[in-house]
Amino acid sequence: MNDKERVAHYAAQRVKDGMLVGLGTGSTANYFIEELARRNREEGLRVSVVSSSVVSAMKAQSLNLALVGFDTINRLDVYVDGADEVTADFTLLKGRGFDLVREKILARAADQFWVLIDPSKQVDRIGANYPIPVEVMPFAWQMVKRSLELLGGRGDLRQTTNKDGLVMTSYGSLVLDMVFDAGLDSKALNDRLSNTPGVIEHGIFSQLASAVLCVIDGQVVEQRVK
Ligand SMILES: O=C(CO)[C@H](O)[C@H](O)COP(=O)(O)O
Repeated sequence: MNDKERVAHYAAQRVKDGMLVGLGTGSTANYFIEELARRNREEGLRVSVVSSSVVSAMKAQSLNLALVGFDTINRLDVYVDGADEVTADFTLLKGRGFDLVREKILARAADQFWVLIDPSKQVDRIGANYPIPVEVMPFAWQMVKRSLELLGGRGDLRQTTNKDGLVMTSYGSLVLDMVFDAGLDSKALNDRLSNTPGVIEHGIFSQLASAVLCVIDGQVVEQRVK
């Protein structure tokens, strides 16, 4: 079992009967969905799930998890997802799967948000390893990009893996991947990105995690945030 699988299984064991569970997106989230589905099937765990992306929704449905519509709920018990970067103050960078707005809505609406990582995700500053994904209204992307350049950012629209098209979120928006100076801290960047008109959402998740679960030397170590 690899580290992602190990931490995902650990998290799935903590889900209780009857919970409404938010499903994240990515390889760690996929392991979690699979183990949750196994418990549902073999242990009669009666959970319902809501998904942060079309791809996770399809996976959940294919595994016979009871999927509820995003627009039919106003809260959930727990949201479980991976992250690309986590700092010592539990600020996260997310969004390689690019459905940022849905991920952040679920993280905020959940009573608890469990973040599943391995040590490679721990960083000194947000943006250390990845650009900041910024979900933008398609008609405004050029003006948003210029606003972000005036903040010191550099970057461009995210392309599909084959570089033959642009990535589009399930909400129909485009994604700018922006690199900012190391001097701009994540709190300042978070505020500035959130205050830029045309930005729908961005990948800095500040003060949203309730627990970070990290595999260290094969053991899951939990850090409770709130
Ligand atoms: O934020 C995300 C998707 O938008 C993912 O949680 C993040 O990219 C981590 O992915 P993985 O579990 O595959 O390492």
